[in-house]
Amino acid sequence: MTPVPDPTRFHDLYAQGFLRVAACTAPVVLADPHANARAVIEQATECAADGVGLAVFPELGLVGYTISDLLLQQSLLDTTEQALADLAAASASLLPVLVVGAPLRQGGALYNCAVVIHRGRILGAVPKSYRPNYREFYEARTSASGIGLAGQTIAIAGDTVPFGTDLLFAATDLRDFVLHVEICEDLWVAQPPSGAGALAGATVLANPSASPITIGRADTRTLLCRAQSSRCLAAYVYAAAGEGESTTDLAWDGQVGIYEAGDILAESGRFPTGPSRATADIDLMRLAQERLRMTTFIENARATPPAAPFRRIGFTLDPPIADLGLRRPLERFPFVPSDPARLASDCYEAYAIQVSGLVQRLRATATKRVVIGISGGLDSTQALIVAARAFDRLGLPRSDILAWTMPGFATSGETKANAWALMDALGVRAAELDIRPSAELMLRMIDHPAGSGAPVYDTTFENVQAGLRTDYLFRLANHHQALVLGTGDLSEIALGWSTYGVGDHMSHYNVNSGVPKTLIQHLIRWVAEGDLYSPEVGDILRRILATEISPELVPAGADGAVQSTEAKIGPYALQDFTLFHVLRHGFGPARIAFLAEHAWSDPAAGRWPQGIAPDARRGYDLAEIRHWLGVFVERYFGFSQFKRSAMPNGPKVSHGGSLSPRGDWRAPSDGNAALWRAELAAIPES
Ligand SMILES: Nc1ncnc2c1ncn2[C@@H]1O[C@H](COP(=O)(O)OP(=O)(O)OC[C@H]2O[C@@H]([n+]3cccc(C(=O)O)c3)[C@H](O)[C@@H]2O)[C@@H](O)[C@H]1O
Ligand SMILES: Nc1ncnc2c1ncn2[C@@H]1O[C@H](COP(=O)(O)OP(=O)(O)OP(=O)(O)O)[C@@H](O)[C@H]1O
Ligand SMILES: NC(=O)CC[C@H](N)C(=O)O
Repeated sequence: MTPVPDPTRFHDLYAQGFLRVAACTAPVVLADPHANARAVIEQATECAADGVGLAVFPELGLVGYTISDLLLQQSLLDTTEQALADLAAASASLLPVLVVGAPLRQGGALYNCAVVIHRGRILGAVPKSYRPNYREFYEARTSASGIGLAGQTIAIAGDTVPFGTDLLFAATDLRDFVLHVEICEDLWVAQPPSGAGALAGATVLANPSASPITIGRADTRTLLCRAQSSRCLAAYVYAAAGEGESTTDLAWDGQVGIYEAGDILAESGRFPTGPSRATADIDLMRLAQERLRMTTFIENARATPPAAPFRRIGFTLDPPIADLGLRRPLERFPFVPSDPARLASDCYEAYAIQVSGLVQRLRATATKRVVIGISGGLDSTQALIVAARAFDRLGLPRSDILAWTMPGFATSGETKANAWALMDALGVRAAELDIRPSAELMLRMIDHPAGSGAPVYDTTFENVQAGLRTDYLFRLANHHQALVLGTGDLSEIALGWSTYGVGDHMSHYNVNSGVPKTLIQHLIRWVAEGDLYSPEVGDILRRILATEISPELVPAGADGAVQSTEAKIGPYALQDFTLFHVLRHGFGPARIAFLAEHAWSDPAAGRWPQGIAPDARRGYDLAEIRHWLGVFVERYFGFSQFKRSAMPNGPKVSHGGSLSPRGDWRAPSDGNAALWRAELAAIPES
């Protein structure tokens, strides 16, 4: 099944390129394969009802990891095979691919294996490569290593199935679901077998484990799973043994977890009583996209060919066609973490990146002054507090930050007062330059009706003001040997919401170009709350945060309503959501609408970032999401690239990406939006 924007399957996570997986653990009955197989069937049945496509169980889970020499008992080994046959038969009507641990004989040796079973078939058995035989472990006494075993088969209860460390299990009907299996210690070595599996195309790495618990070991496991999923650009599904394992000398905590490209998707509670599992939806499309982008992944695959080519075992998953929801962490604001500690750390880094970008440019050019237009809005405020810190760091007086507030036809008393208060409180050199006379002259000279007082407030009327401000700033920069500091943020650059060339699009250096609008308010709040300047500056910053975002280019209407940016180009909350997923993941409109609906439709669900007032916590339904996605598609793909192709320098800030044509995003200035428009049209209304 290829994720396509099929309107009838829009709400179906499998059609959208996700795979629901479960990492399971259950009390084991030592040396009783039938009892343990029954416990697996019980969980597998629940998993199937939950839409799970892959369920991973612990190492040697059919017999218990801690049975030591009992592993070599003939009765145990024969019964294990029967239990596997029973398990395979019981799986016939179940959705998930099952990965279970069992000891198996082949070619005169015993192997600690992961057996992969699906819909009545044993698809294959993978032996453990690295058997720990140090400290508390004695595996070499009972089992042989699977290292180098390739191209072989194994007999299980009369059935002959592929056997070796050269196996990948690939769904024929779910794009990019390719499974590799390794066993516990295999993850602890410098080059885990799953590395080769991933380079050969596996996107999902399973690890049935039996890892005795000692203080701190759980953290090590999480570290290893996250790191392996990160360097393999894969999902890692880890399930450790728990209750029932022998406590003769050790204890067991049943840790299970699901990781994806370094992220923790789900972890269950440790030391559970009874069966327990973690379930999460793996984003196969994201993993495939990450690999496409990170071209060193495939280079690494070529540089390190596997000892033997991997065999691909095909199977048909036949996932349900249904709305199963979406079970994975999903930020409403991909640029603004909902975890307060993470947000604080992101703000620290973003601010430090902006400051260091400007410090280097001033140092390299031996420039001792900047000029900047201060509107009292968010962007110029942020640029000014970045400049102030950069000047402090360079030991330059803040009085050499030359700030102008430049009222135009729609400047409100409130924003102008905020602009003045901020400039004064920061101790920069503040001045006012009324652009209206020049603007009136220009409008008259170009025969614009507004030049003779007619209320024609079109784009030209707006751009005359934005253009004149920029013109003044550049000439002031010449006059004072200064740099013009840009203020336009990443979201405006994405949407082309600036006046080209002779306008706020241009500057000598733009400290905000890597910062999305949804993050800027948090950066300003972080500076205010952290008292990075004086309490007075903090109060002014809070006042600025409370003002509606408006370009203030068109006079307020008769009802006093100010020109609202978001009413025109869409809520920045949604546009930044789309921007992140387009830029970082290359997702199309159908995928983004699916994610946005899960992130945004219910304001009561999930966490909000700190600092967003309860009455501002609104939701968006699919129809609204579709509408604003349409605006994004037209402006981003269809219109604004010519502005980005000529944008000034400025530092990349977010891992989401930058839009510099020299940095992160290159695209033709004469492209079109047809492809995305067509996909958008296939998104259902609800
Ligand atoms: N692909 C392409 N290659 C080369 N040139 C291209 C082009 N597509 C259009 N153009 C030309 O570009 C011009 C249109 O671009 P441009 O002059 O920028 O004007 P435009 O993008 O039409 O308008 C600027 C908008 O940004 C808003 N704005 C301005 C300033 C600040 C803020 C803010 O809130 O921060 C918002 C303003 O309210 C206005 O609605 C046209 O003359 C068109 O012919
Ligand atoms: N009244 C003004 N006085 C001085 N500069 C201004 C004024 N209005 C706009 N500017 C300059 O033009 C930039 C773009 O202005 P605009 O208000 O249209 O959009 P913005 O991106 O929302 O910026 P801000 O949040 O700083 O207002 C501002 O950041 C500022 O540098
Ligand atoms: N069963 C195993 O392979 C366990 C080994 C692993 N090093 C651990 O401590 O968890």
